[in-house]
Amino acid sequence: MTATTTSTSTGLPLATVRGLRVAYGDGPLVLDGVDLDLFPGELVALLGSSGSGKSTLMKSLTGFAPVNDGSVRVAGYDLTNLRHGQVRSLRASVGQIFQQFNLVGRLSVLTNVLTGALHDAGPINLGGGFTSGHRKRALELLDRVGIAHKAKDQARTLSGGQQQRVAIARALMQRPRLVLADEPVASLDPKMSHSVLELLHDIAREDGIPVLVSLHVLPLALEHSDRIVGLRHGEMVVSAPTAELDADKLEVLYAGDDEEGDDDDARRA
Ligand SMILES: Nc1ncnc2c1ncn2[C@@H]1O[C@H](COP(=O)(O)OP(=O)(O)OP(=O)(O)O)[C@@H](O)[C@H]1O
Repeated sequence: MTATTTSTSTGLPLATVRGLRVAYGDGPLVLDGVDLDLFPGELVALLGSSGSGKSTLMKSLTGFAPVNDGSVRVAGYDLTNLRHGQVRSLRASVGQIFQQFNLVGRLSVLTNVLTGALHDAGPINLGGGFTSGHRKRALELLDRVGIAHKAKDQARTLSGGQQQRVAIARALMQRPRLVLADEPVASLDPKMSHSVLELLHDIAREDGIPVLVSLHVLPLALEHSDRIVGLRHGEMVVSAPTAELDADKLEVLYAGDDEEGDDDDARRA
């Protein structure tokens, strides 16, 4: 099944995927002919049941997935034909946010944010080497995500929602041209989930960059995204502006997955 790609955005896409096929080693195809465009300023929710290929699609946008066929272009880079030295530049231009935050817990919040600038800070150690400009920007970003008052605290002392805000500030420190967030709210309570997604949506709009967010909870996707794309067994079977979708129309992504209904309840929560 092929989804029609429509978008609420205008202008050129920052990322373009065409006919992408991915298999790990000798295994089966986990992405089978995927097309995707990501436009500046939009938050796109990526849905699909467990194993449908969401993380693999995210990895393909940073060159971490084994591409069998098709093309992937991100911020002007052709990922199926990267020249020597381009991998580092590409990854520096993509901010990544993860379910488990991936902070260094014993380091301060400020230092964690500063690590986002490592790619342009030259040979340094974490105790020094960052410029006053780096520190000023890191503090501004902590202020933007609402936790400047925690700058000196050890990252591990913060709540989950606060830690995810640190991770977002760290990603912004890279001055990313694209942000990928792989299940960024899966470890957070509903209130925190809404506020983190609101923050990511604001970043997309204010910074004019695409933000791709994989999610498991349909109401969160419907409330916080501009567009929804959905994978089913490695094929993109949904791609439409969020305003044209509802939970029933998204059932095609999950039909027949869970006879017990537990996952179904969680998705609709
Ligand atoms: N490194 C790998 N080596 C082999 N197979 C892999 C690897 N990574 C993922 N897969 C397989 O690829 C398929 C898609 O996995 P992927 O993690 O992309 O799905 P997903 O939609 O992100 O799942 P989830 O929602 O559970 O995180 C699965 O069958 C998985 O087992």
